Amino acid sequence: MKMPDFELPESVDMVIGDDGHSVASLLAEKVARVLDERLQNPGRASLAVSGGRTPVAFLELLSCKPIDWSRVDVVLVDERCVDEAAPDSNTRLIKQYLLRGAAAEARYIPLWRDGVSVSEGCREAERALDLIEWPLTVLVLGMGNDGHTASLFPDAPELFEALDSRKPARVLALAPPSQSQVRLSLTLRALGGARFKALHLKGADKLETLRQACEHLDDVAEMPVRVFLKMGLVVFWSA
Ligand SMILES: O=C1O[C@H](COP(=O)(O)O)[C@@H](O)[C@H](O)[C@H]1O
Repeated sequence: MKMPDFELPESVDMVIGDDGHSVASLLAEKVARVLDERLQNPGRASLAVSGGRTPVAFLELLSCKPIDWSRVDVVLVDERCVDEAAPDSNTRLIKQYLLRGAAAEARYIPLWRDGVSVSEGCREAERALDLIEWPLTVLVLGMGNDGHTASLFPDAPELFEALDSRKPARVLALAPPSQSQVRLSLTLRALGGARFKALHLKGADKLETLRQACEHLDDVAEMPVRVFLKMGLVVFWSA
C-alpha cells in the first residue's frame, strides 16, 4: 500500500494496511506491546479508547491479547449522556467487544452513569478518573469528518475550555449544536500526556479529512484533531 499523496507533519507516522482487519490487528499488537511494557514495572497501565464504528475489530482483537488485564484501567475518551442500553452508548460497545475473555479482568472506569444530571455525572467522572495512574499509557483516538476527535467538536461552545491544558478538569460536558446528545469528553489535559497515541481511521473519506487536517495545522478551532497531530501520534489507516 503506498503512502498518501500529501505531506504528513513531521510529528506524525502512518501505518497503512490492506484492509480494516489487518490495520486493526497491527494496532492491537502495538497497543498490547505498549501496555505489556508498562506492566513490566510496578503499578497499573491505562488505556483510553474511542467509540464509534471504526474500533470494533481492534477492540475484539485486543481483548484476546495475553497481558495482565487485572492491572489495566480502561476508560473511554468520550461518552454520550445516554443509558448504557442505548445503541449509541460507547460503554455498551466497550463491554461488547473489549471487556470480555481475558480482558474482562480489566478495571473499567465509566464516564457516565444514567439517572444523574450532566453536572453531577461530570463530577462523578472526575472523581472516578482519580483512580487512574496518570499520564495515560495508551490513547487510541478516532476522528469524525468534521475534524472532531473524542467529543472535541469544532462547534462545541466548551471547546476552548476542553483544549486549555492549564485548566484542572480531566473531563468536561460538551453540547455541540451539531449533535443530538450532550457528551462527556476527556480534555486535552487528560489526553495530551498519553505515552503512546494512535489515531485509528478507516475509509477514503477519513483519509481526505486527514489531508485537510494536515493543512493549516494551527487552526485547531476548525479541526480539533489538529492539536493531536501537532503533538505527534501514529495514524493507523486502511481504505
Ligand atoms: O462521535 C464519535 O465519532 C468518532 C468517530 O466515529 P466513527 O464511527 O467514524 O469511527 C469517535 O472517535 C468518537 O469517539 C465518537 O464519540
